[in-house]
Amino acid sequence: MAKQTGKILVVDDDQYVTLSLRMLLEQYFKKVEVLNSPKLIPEAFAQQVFDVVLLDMNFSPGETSGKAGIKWLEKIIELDPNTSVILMTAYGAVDMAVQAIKDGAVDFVVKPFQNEKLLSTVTAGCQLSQSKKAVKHLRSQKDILSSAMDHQYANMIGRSAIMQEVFQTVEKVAQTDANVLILGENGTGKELIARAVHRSSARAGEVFISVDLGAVSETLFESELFGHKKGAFTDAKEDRVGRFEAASGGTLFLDEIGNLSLPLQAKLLAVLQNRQVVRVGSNQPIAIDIRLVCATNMNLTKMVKEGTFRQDLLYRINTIAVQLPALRERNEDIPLLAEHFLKIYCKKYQKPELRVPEYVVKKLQKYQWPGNVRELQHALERAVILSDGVHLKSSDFQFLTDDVEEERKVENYNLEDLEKWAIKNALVKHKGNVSHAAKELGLTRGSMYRRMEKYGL
Ligand SMILES: Nc1ncnc2c1ncn2[C@@H]1O[C@H](COP(=O)(O)OP(=O)(O)OP(=O)(O)O)[C@@H](O)[C@H]1O
Repeated sequence: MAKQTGKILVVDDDQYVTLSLRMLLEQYFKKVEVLNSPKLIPEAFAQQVFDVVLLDMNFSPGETSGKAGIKWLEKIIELDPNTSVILMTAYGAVDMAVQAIKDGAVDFVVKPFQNEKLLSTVTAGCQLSQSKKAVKHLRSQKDILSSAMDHQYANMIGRSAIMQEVFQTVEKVAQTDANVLILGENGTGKELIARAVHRSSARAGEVFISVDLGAVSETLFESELFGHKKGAFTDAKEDRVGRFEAASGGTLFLDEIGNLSLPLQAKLLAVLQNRQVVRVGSNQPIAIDIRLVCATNMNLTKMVKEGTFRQDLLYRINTIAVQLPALRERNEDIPLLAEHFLKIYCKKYQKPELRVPEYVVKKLQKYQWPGNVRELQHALERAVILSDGVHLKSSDFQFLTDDVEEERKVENYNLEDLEKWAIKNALVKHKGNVSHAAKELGLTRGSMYRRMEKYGL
């Protein structure tokens, strides 16, 4: 018969009992440890996890009250509530054993043991402990997942050659388990690409866990990523699974990796090298099996040269690097993206008839989009909300010049109108920065302000 995976701890001050139980249990279970003093229990739990503890009820010669057993039962439950404690009682002490069950033991066995009964009780205890752990793990995964599901992720749009190349790379790397580093300015779709890698990989049926490292405080980093044990620090009210453990079997997405301080980079590197985490407050390593995808808008190579990012960490995370282009570098995709977002927001705000005229699309294509696709998405949403016609106008987009003004440029040579037009456009170009706009117009800040007041700008 194949041995069961359970880990068993036997605690009895009688060496004859521990020896005979070890010999019996080792035939059926992968790991059996014995202790002849209960005082060693906390130390044993600090080293490893046990599924079952077989605990004697009395530890002093002549003692029969069972008080020591109850005390240690409570201690074990405190150390690990998932462990099944089975008490060993002398014949005739069944009342005491019943009390112990009320206090949290899962069962009891009466000395001298009947091997069959003992083995089936220990097997049931193991199964109970393992299913408790599985439920807990699933619950933590579910909590993390449901917060991640709040976002709706649209399909990726991009007909440009440069995006087609990105999609091809994603398809290729997704088949492997290689670590992927996604580079690109804010809002270029890095998270969307990370999800695409996951969806096209063999891990697609497992979880995708995303962590914004820019939003994780220095103090909570370890607990958030590696988990903690109850009582590890003041706010640790119960055991907590970290993101690495929760992502096990699936993909872990670490966004804004360039924001990590050097000490935290060292901690992350150690976990990636050893492929195991240790929860805060524990010293039991837990093996992890994840596909790692990282992203940043920072220039990590430059940071390595400046000494603010570890070279060894960069090597580890960028087996494959995917560079996402800025939206202005692929403005042929803007009409498609604008259509895509228009459809979403027309539906959301119940304005099904809205259209984006060709001339507005052209202007959208000329704009620089410092916030990339996210900025385009927000611009479309705002325009749909503001619009009260059938066609979106340039004026529905705060950053675009009004169409009427554009025509005046060629048809109206009134100097005052031209001046107003120039000032307004310079302000738009410099995103409202008066000093920069004034410099471009060759005006002092004072005369710029006077003119802005004059034209009501
Ligand atoms: N190619 C695309 N097709 C459709 N939507 C896109 C595309 N790229 C980005 N988006 C949308 O733009 C928004 C920003 O994308 P995402 O969050 O993936 O960018 P990011 O690069 O991870 O941003 P940040 O650097 O700020 O974390 C999202 O709402 C996403 O759905």
